[in-house]
Amino acid sequence: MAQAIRNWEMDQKADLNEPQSKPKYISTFKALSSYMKEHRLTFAAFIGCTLMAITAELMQPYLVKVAIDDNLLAGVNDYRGLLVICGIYFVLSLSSMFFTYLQNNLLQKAGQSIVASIRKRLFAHISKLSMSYFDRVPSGSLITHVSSDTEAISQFFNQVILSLFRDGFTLIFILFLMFQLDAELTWYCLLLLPIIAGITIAFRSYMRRTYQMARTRLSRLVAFTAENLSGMNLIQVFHQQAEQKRQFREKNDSYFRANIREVRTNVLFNRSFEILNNLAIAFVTWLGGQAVLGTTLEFGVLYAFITYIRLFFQPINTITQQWNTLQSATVAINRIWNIFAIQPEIQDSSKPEHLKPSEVKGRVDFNSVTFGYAAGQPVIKDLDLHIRPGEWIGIVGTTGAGKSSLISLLCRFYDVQQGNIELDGHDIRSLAQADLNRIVGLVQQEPYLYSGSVLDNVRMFDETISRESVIQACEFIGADPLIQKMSDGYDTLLSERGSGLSAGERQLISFARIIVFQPKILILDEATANLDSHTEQLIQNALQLVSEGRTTLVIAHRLSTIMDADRILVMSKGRIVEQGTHEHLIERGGVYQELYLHSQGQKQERKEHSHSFSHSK
Ligand SMILES: Nc1ncnc2c1ncn2[C@@H]1O[C@H](COP(=O)(O)OP(=O)(O)OP(=O)(O)O)[C@@H](O)[C@H]1O
Repeated sequence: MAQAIRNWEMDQKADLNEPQSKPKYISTFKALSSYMKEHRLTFAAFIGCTLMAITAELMQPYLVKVAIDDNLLAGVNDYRGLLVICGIYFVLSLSSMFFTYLQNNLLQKAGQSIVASIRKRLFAHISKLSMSYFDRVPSGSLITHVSSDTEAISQFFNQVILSLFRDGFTLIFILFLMFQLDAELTWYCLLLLPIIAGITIAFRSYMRRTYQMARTRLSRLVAFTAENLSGMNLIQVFHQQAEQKRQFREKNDSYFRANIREVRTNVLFNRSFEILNNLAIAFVTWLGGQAVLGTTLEFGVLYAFITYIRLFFQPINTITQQWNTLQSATVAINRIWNIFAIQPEIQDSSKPEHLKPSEVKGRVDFNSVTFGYAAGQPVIKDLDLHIRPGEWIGIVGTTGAGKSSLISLLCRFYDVQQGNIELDGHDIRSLAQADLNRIVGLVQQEPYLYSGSVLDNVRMFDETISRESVIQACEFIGADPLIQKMSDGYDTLLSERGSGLSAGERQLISFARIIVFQPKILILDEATANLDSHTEQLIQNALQLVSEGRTTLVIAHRLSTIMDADRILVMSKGRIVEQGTHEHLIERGGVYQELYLHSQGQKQERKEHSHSFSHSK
């Protein structure tokens, strides 16, 4: 969690410092068009419904014009005709409602399914990327891409596309009807267009700046809050509450001011538009009114004109408001497509070799392997290591010696830069990754448990593995009694990362996974957490059981774990500096003996400490 928050903060800071690149609108539409093609029928139906809804809506003022000019003012006293017009008016408003409903539903359906498939593809693509990508890119920013960036695309459909079609068509229709009614009056009204454009352009850039300022200040406020929450213990220990409160107040006030400015600008823009609208109506009433008095214009036409002028401004206002949404959607799409463009560094060759896990013997050879995370900085240096099938290898060494890097190479999270790694004589780069993953099983220092039941965590959500096999595996390694004690046994739901379980319980569940999946090569990055002696014994027994018949590599932080190993490797600065059995290495009197004596000393100290503690009690 703390890591996630830190990553997220990094992203926020990066966002704040990142220069705002120019959105690429054309490539955005191109990117989406291939998805939109799949839904072309739905989009065609959406456009059809939009046209129907607009026609039904805009015909209403025209009907009133007909009622006024051809009926009320014509002195025909046609009650039946009036009733028919009212009936049609009612049917038109029902149709407008019906087609608007359909139009929204169709667009939502197409838009949401496009967003859902982009999200699905993005998640699948990210999960194929290599570990080096995850080293470079903080997980927080990936979470943002999967959640908020795809949400921005969703808004693109719900708001931008909807407005472009609905409001765009409405404007064209209104203009058409106005020209039909009175071309001269329409030309006079169009004189207002440059003023509308001027106001819109002036406000638009100002509104964008106020919007961005409010967003940036909100990001700062949220990042500051997250940082404080994750480091609350330090703040309290160092009595920094007052200073943090001051900083929070400052950021909060600054966000408040930016928000007020944004709201004010919005209100001012909308009101200016309204004033302009009223001005246009007054203008038309004055011009048209004179024409009506001079009997060159029918009264109904003036009525319809005034109604259309009122309707004319609203779509312009709505379209201009879509600018921000269009910009954020464009930026989001560019970001997502940039991820799609990244190719996994570790990929299967064009003709990968296939190895059946059941036929694997478990021989592993590191041949003159050199590897580094950054160019020119090797962390594994010209390393040779040959492991017999079924051999149990313990790996020890100081922090940063390269132990975890060595096993990351065997799992092919990264590729070696020099030399090669062979499994039963096959270079692991030539093997299908899916096969390698089935052959090499990894139990990490912090076994990762997912939100879900114990059962699903053991079988990794693979429904083809039966409940019975899971129970058998847990019984085999001695985890069954622990699981039975849980509230719902094997169906107990675990929260994210298995919080609520002890480190030992999490280890045992991950051992059960190994039994279920039966990898031929087992790698165990032993947890450093202090376990109580009972759990330690349980884990020790489980380890013995799972390692049986498998080539096993254990990175040990407590030497007691690997004292019985067939061979112990001592690593330092990316090289194996000593190797042999425990007895052999102790006799040799080198680094291992030092580590051993050190660990014995620590044990003794701990014993004495707990002894004196119990006496003092
Ligand atoms: N993902 C990574 N990106 C860059 N450098 C890394 C990465 N992982 C490890 N390193 C560096 O590589 C070196 C070897 O690290 P490694 O984790 O393999 O050591 P280790 O022996 O397993 O250490 P520890 O016992 O502390 O886990 C260290 O200097 C470390 O900082």
